[in-house]
Amino acid sequence: MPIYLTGMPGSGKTVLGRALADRLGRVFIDLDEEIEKTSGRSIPKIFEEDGEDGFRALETEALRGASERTGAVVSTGGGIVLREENWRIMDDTGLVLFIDRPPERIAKDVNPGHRPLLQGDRNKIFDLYRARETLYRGRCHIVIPNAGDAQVALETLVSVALEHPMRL
Ligand SMILES: Nc1ncnc2c1ncn2[C@@H]1O[C@H](COP(=O)(O)OP(=O)(O)OP(=O)(O)O)[C@@H](O)[C@H]1O
Ligand SMILES: O=C(O)C1=C[C@@H](O)[C@@H](O)[C@H](O)C1
Ligand SMILES: [Mg+2]
Repeated sequence: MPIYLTGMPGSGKTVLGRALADRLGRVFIDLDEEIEKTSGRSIPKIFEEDGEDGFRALETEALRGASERTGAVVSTGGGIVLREENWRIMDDTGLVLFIDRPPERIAKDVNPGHRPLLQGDRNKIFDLYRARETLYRGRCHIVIPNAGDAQVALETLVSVALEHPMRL
């Protein structure tokens, strides 16, 4: 069964997801990358041409595809938590882990220019966090703290994953 990593933009989903997949010998899927590959467009371009709703439809389609990849580690986009349908897919098919990195830490590192929802303003991270924290935290299966060393978060992920053996 897939492991889904959820969390804010810049919380470490891709970096940790790739490392977790390596450690477990599983396939790694980054949904944002899948969407860009399949559509042949960058995410900012999709937002520009199809609007956020258009992007969200492609995101659900990519999630559905990833949910069929047994044993994959799937890093989701930061907004996956916005659609009830996405929760249903993740809840029905896998283990949902919330990568919990404090917004203050994210705001320090993030490049707002590459993220349509931040509109060039890194402080929008705090608005997003306020709007989404309850969803991320309340609806995941397990919270993975990522407030300090990323290596520590990775070790937590590995042990949580091993406690929930994935069906092959
Ligand atoms: N605990 C940590 N300490 C220091 N840097 C970290 C930590 N966790 C993540 N990072 C760094 O934060 C940046 C964002 O990480 P990453 O790209 O994995 O986030 P993401 O959740 O995939 O974001 P998005 O998909 O929205 O771009 C990377 O440079 C990563 O190395
Ligand atoms: O937080 C969000 O809503 C987003 C996060 C990114 O991963 C991308 O999926 C896209 O930029 C939207
Ligand atoms: Mg990512």
